[in-house]
Amino acid sequence: MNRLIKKANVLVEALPYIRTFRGKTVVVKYGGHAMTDAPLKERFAQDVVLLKYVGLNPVIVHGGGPQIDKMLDRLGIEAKFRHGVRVTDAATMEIVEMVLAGKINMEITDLINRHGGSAVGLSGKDGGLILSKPLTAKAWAESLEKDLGEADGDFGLVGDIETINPSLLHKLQEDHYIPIIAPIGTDYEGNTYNINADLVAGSIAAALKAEKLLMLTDVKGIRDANGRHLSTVSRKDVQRMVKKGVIGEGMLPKVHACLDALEGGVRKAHIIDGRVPHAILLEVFTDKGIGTEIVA
Ligand SMILES: Nc1ncnc2c1ncn2[C@@H]1O[C@H](COP(=O)(O)OP(=O)(O)O)[C@@H](O)[C@H]1O
Ligand SMILES: CC(=O)N[C@@H](CCC(=O)OP(=O)(O)O)C(=O)O
Repeated sequence: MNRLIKKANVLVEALPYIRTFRGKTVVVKYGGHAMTDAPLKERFAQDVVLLKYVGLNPVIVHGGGPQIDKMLDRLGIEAKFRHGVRVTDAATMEIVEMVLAGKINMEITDLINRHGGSAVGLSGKDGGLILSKPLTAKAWAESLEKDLGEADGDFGLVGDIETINPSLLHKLQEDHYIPIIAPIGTDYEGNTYNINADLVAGSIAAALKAEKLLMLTDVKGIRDANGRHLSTVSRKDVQRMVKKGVIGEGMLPKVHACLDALEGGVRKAHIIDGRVPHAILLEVFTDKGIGTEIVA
């Protein structure tokens, strides 16, 4: 009996959050490192479907960096990175699009549908969702607020986001679909671009004026210089930690995408551990939440 009462209490704890967030948009960035084992993927899908069933509007933006690396390796193409960005030539772009839009996007769409949701897979090409231009080293340094030294060449077919046209997403949401977005962009000349998925998630969240942006990754959140977990981090903290080299690598675009999203009108941004089962539900529907909240 006690166990049953506990179960009821868990549901009741979620009630105020369900009431507050009904009809609101939650953008979830599902990182390549968080898509690890099959049971975790199932739990991710359950969480997304549950959000939808209780009246929220989840929108998923996925990554797939490790999966692209694996495919490049299989095909004997060397993966090259500069300042955390995949240098993308035409051959690499073909593989990036195949893996992100052709494979991962369809897997996530199928997974969510099998759990009772109505997911629709898209890339930034659909409905002119992501208009892009080439990312320059200067623009990348600016968006990370970091001195990257000499602007040593460009990144090839890596995209910077020019505009997000969210009209297709609004239509899908009106019809109760869950959009699943691959971080691929296009320009008016028909070029295809590879875009960092964190940046896409931040810009989509801002364009939708989302209630929340959740970045699922493979760490508990942000660590300080002593390896301690931080539950809240401000722009000033970020600037200080980036300068000291405490925040680096893949965490850099994540925190900046969160800060830009907050500036763009998103209410809350969190970096959470996608390795924790039901990380999304724990963040959205509990008093304590998990991970690191980024505040403007
Ligand atoms: N201060 C920090 N706190 C936590 N993680 C950090 C920090 N600085 C760098 N990182 C690194 O950032 C990584 C997350 O980025 P990334 O691997 O690109 O994730 P994803 O594939 O989910 O986008 C972590 O695994 C960690 O190694
Ligand atoms: C330009 C650039 O670096 N694009 C990324 C896109 C995928 C991504 O961002 O995946 P994660 O979120 O799993 O890291 C890449 O090619 O790996």
